Amino acid sequence: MLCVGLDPEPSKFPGAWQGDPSRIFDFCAAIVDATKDLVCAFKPQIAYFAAQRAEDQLERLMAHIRAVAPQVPVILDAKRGDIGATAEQYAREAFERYRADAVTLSPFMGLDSIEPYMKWAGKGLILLCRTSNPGGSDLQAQRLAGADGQPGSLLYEHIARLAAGDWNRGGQLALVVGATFPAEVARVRELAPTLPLLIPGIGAQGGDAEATVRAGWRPEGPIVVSSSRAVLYAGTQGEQGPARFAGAARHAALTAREQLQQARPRG
Ligand SMILES: O=C(O)c1cc(=O)[nH]c(=O)n1[C@@H]1O[C@H](COP(=O)(O)O)[C@@H](O)[C@H]1O
Repeated sequence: MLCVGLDPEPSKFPGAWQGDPSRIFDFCAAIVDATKDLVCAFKPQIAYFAAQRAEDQLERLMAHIRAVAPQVPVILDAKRGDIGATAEQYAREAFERYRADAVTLSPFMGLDSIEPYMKWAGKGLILLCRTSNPGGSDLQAQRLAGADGQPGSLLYEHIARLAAGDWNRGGQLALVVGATFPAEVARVRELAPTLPLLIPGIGAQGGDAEATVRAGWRPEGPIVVSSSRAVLYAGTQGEQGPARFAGAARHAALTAREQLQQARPRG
């Protein structure tokens, strides 16, 4: 169930690598090598690479993951959302340039903004539904108008229904739901019993891993619980020496993985 998010911040790199954007690949590759047998996915966040003019290092990293962990799918976290013609280009970026297995998308612009990605058979499209940040409630928790003046669904519930129903033509859709909102994870699971859920927000954002698993995991409904900073920087500060950051990341990933596994209902 554990996904390690790759959000490289050079200012947090260990030892001599600190502040050096040319070490983004080296840092992320070391994390991948140290955790690849513990994870069900890796999730590089594109902004951390683009902001440092390090897209070439992201390409190398994607190739590295395919080489050393071909069984581990890679989710490109890009949260794209645009008109169809532009979405075609974003889809090429994700699936042709970076060869990602899945990409995160904002559903805010509607079905035609998602359709260009659906042409890429076998790729996963993960729609933001109930995001982990406090401001996610500003729009996602708004109630829509129902039929005959009755109150309708909350916006995130509507997104979950669409993704589990009419929109999921090729069976490619999944949903993002934050671990910081376990009750909403449970509600989304109710509305979308079999869709994979990408659940960020454990670790640095304080989400409750156990409550998340209880709310979201079903034998027929997989969850991918993602943690970035709490794993990446477990050993780059404090008493852990710089040379040991990858070992500390492995330890943090192991602990998170065990916590998730123990929370899974048995039988
Ligand atoms: O799509 C995401 O991955 C995402 C959705 C969401 O609702 N909240 C969220 O934090 N994320 C991403 O998940 C990662 C969380 O990082 P940590 O808080 O360090 O584990 C970041 O890369 C965020 O961009």
